[in-house]
Amino acid sequence: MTKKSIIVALDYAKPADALRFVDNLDPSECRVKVGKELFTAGGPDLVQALHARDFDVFLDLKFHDIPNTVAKAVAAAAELGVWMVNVHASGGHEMMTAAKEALKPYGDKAPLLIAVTVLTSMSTEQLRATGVSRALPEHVLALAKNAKEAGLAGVVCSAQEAEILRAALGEEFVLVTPGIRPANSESHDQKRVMTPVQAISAGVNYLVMGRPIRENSNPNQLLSAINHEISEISS
Ligand SMILES: O=C(O)c1cc(=O)[nH]c(=O)n1[C@@H]1O[C@H](COP(=O)(O)O)[C@@H](O)[C@H]1O
Repeated sequence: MTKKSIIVALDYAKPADALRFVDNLDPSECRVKVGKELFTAGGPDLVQALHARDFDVFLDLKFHDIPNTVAKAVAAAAELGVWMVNVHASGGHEMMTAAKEALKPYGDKAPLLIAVTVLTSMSTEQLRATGVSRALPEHVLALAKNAKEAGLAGVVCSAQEAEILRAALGEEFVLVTPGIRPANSESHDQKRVMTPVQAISAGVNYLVMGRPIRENSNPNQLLSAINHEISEISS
C-alpha cells in the first residue's frame, strides 16, 4: 500500500481559504488536489504556496483537447513541479501518447500522469444517455486499458471498479478513486461510493476526499483516524 494515500480535494473558490485550511493540515498525513475552481482563481502561485508548505500537489485539470494542446498543458504542469496530473481517457490514444511523450524530458521529476475513466458522479443511465451502450464497468475497463497502452501510470475511477481493474491491469497500475465516504456519511452528488477501508481492500492506491474532510470540525483527527484504519488492514 502506498504511504500517504489520502488526497484532500481543495475545492475552494478563494486561494486564501484553501491556504487557511491547509495551514491546519499535516503534510505528512495527506497530499492535496487542486482542481479547476481553485486553479482558475489561484493559478501557479497557489500551487507554489502549497509546495512551500511541503504538500504534494495533484493538479486535477482533466485535460481533454487535441493532442498538441494537451501535450503542452501537461508539460506546463511538469514545469510547475506537481506530483500528479490528469487527462481524460476519452480523449483517445493519440492524445494520451502525446501527453506521455511531453513528459519524457522531465525524467524522474515528471508528474505521475493518469487518465480519468468515467466520472464517479455518472450512473449507468447517465452514461447510456451520452451514447455509450456497454455496461459502465466494461467501459471503465476499456478506457483504463487504453490509458495503460498509451503508457500512462494509472487512472481515476470509482473504487467500485477497482477490483476489476487491479486484476486486469496488474499491481503497478495506479488507481486513484474519488467518491470515498467514511461509513454513515453523506454521498452528496457522488453515485459510486465506497468507504476508505473498502477501497483500499479493493486495491486502490490513492483515495480522493473533499467534502467529508473539509466539512469536518477536526480534519486532522479524521485524517489520522482514516490513516490508522488503512494501516491496520494493509499491515
Ligand atoms: O478527477 C477527480 O479528482 C474526480 C474524478 C471523478 O470521477 N470524480 C470526482 O469526484 N473527482 C474529484 O474528486 C473530488 C471529490 O470531492 P468530494 O465529493 O467532496 O469528496 C472533487 O474534487 C472532484 O472534482
